[in-house]
Amino acid sequence: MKVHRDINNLPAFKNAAVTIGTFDGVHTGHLQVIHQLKKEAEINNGESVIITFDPHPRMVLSRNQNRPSIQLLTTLSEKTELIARENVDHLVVVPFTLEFSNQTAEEYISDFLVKKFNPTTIIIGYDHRFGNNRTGDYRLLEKYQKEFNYVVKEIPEHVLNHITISSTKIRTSLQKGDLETAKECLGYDYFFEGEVVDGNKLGRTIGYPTANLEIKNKNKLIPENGIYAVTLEIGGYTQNDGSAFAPQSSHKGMMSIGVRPTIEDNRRTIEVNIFDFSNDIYGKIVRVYVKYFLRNEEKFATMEQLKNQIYRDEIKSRNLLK
Ligand SMILES: Cc1cc2nc3c(=O)[nH]c(=O)nc-3n(C[C@H](O)[C@H](O)[C@H](O)COP(=O)(O)O)c2cc1C
Ligand SMILES: Nc1ncnc2c1ncn2[C@@H]1O[C@H](COP(=O)(O)OP(=O)(O)O)[C@@H](O)[C@H]1O
Repeated sequence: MKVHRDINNLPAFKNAAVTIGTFDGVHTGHLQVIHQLKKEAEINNGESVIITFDPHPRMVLSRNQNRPSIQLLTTLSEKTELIARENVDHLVVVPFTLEFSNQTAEEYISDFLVKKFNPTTIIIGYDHRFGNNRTGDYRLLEKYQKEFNYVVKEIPEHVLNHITISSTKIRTSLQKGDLETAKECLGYDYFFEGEVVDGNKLGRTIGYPTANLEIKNKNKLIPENGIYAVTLEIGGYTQNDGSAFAPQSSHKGMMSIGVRPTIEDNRRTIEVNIFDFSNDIYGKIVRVYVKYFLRNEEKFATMEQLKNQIYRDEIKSRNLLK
């Protein structure tokens, strides 16, 4: 898959089948659209093209500055990785700016879609809106089919409902530790990445060193506080803009997300104890696959009691991850 980030420097696409969307999470609902896109491209012996926006349009258009920042299931690089797995030919990442959003719907069709992609087929949700004040829709695209020599195809309501329901379901499931439902909708184990940073150096004193993870992307959704059994990969980014994670080794472990009431730290931390492992990995990137929710975090009277509980967590995790 080729990824394009400069929309003024795009190749000439061949008989392109094009679809437009945010594809947050690239979940099973999105895969239906991607499969339809690939089928259309095949029929016309052409290339499949996904157009997506970065940052998320809602981050640019949202007027209320006090609104909590949106929680996304995937960062751009994760989304890119997941779409690449589907063997789409091109992913075009359009920098979403106010200027871009202010194009009229007609300009969006003629200057953006037609001029830059020369599409054979455009696949679009029945309720998709574009252009300033959201005046462009499926009907308008239909109106210009002949003039610009493309065919527009609709993603029907039931498919889109499924996509919306899936996204919401995944978010709420992750926010209450229901990983089974999240996985069912996503089609994969939810994952996130963080850099290993310094903690309080207490972990090693109770026999459970924990790599403390700092999440760079503030919009990435982090699951509900609690203790989890996880698998993880240790690695790094191939580019220093935080894109393209490259794993170097895979491991099993357990994770604590929360405020650690026992040590009254109050900051929210994310930390993993890696099984059968003893290397120094400060500064490395860890990708955690969140597998099983074990329990809520608890306040223990002593560190000894906490240690005993973590031992029980380890036994349980090792069993679940077998
Ligand atoms: C599997 C696991 C379970 C944990 N459960 C709790 C808990 O229930 N309550 C709590 O206060 N801290 C819990 N912790 C966090 C520990 O308090 C923390 O790892 C320890 O204080 C070391 O912190 P440090 O890495 O900053 O040195 C847990 C950690 C792990 C790895
Ligand atoms: N099994 C392990 N799991 C997690 N981290 C480990 C492990 N073995 C060694 N380490 C290293 O030890 C560090 C964690 O030790 P810890 O005493 O908890 O210190 P900190 O409070 O800085 O996290 C990790 O960042 C990592 O570099």
